[in-house]
Amino acid sequence: GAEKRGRRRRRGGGRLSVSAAGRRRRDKRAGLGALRIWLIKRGIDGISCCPRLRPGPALRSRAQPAAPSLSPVSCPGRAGDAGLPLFFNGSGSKQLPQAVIIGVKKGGTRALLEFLRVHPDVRAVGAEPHFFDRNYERGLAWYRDLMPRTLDGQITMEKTPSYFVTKEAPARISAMSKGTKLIVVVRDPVTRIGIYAKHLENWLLYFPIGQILFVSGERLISDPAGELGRVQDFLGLKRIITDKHFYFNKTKGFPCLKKAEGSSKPHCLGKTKGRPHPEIDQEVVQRLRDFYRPFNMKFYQMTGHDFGWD
Ligand SMILES: Nc1ncnc2c1ncn2[C@@H]1O[C@H](COP(=O)(O)OS(=O)(=O)O)[C@@H](OP(=O)(O)O)[C@H]1O
Repeated sequence: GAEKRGRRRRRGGGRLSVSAAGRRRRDKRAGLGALRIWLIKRGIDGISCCPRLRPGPALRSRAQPAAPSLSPVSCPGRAGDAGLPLFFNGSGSKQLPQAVIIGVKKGGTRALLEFLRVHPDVRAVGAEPHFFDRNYERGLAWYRDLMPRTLDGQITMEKTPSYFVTKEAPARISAMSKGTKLIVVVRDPVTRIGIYAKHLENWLLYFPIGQILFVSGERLISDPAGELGRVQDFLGLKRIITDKHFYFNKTKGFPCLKKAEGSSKPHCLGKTKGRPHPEIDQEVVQRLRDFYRPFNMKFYQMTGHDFGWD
């Protein structure tokens, strides 16, 4: 590099010759300057109020080392609020989630999120952020920075199924926003083990029951469009995801999407979803049924919904 620079200097007769790339950079700066003058003349200092590249919160490097992201700079409210054209706002801004899939582990949470992402008004993080259980000390700015950009009217979502059994999660989510909508995918506890009523009590200390939607893990497999209809209503979304979006893949043994988000190809969940389950002795299954029955009854009573596990 140093040697090349020296050669360039020599060829330029002592003066630095301007490379094509350098010229392009200079022209771009000049262009931005002209744009700033144009905006200031019109009373809009848009450049100080629109997303731009800058180092994000200190912890970004530990969070998602993958792609560097744009973060909004001192914008009051959302993109578009300042009356700026959308192209100028870098296609929206990052928001804290308004809805979170909080559980349960192995309930079908990935399927639900993948299906919901088909909706044009839903934007979601792919990976599980684990903010309210493992990463809380990193702060809300770190959390928000993980979120995809959204435009007005779009909902930001994430799923981390371990939140449901995390003692601190209800208080923490409520501190972020009391209005956060919560979704729990539940599945026969004989299949995945767990006492839902016990954990739900913690959530009800912070959220009214009407702010929590319980999705049946079994129906999400037998009638995905039906369950997605309930979820869209709960989120206040237009019912866009319907039967037409699904097909039953015989090899996989599960419903799959005819077209995944941002693709025209059919999409089933990966190998870790829908694993073969071992045969369990019928006597053991019966004992598990008997053990869970009273807890299930309590859960049905609390939610006002009979999940038909008995
Ligand atoms: N459409 C579709 N395709 C594949 N799998 C489906 C689907 N719908 C629901 N399921 C069930 O989802 C179970 C995995 O649940 P989660 O995604 O919540 O698991 S995790 O806690 O995030 O690991 C997974 O559990 P296992 O069968 O035990 O693998 C599936 O039964």
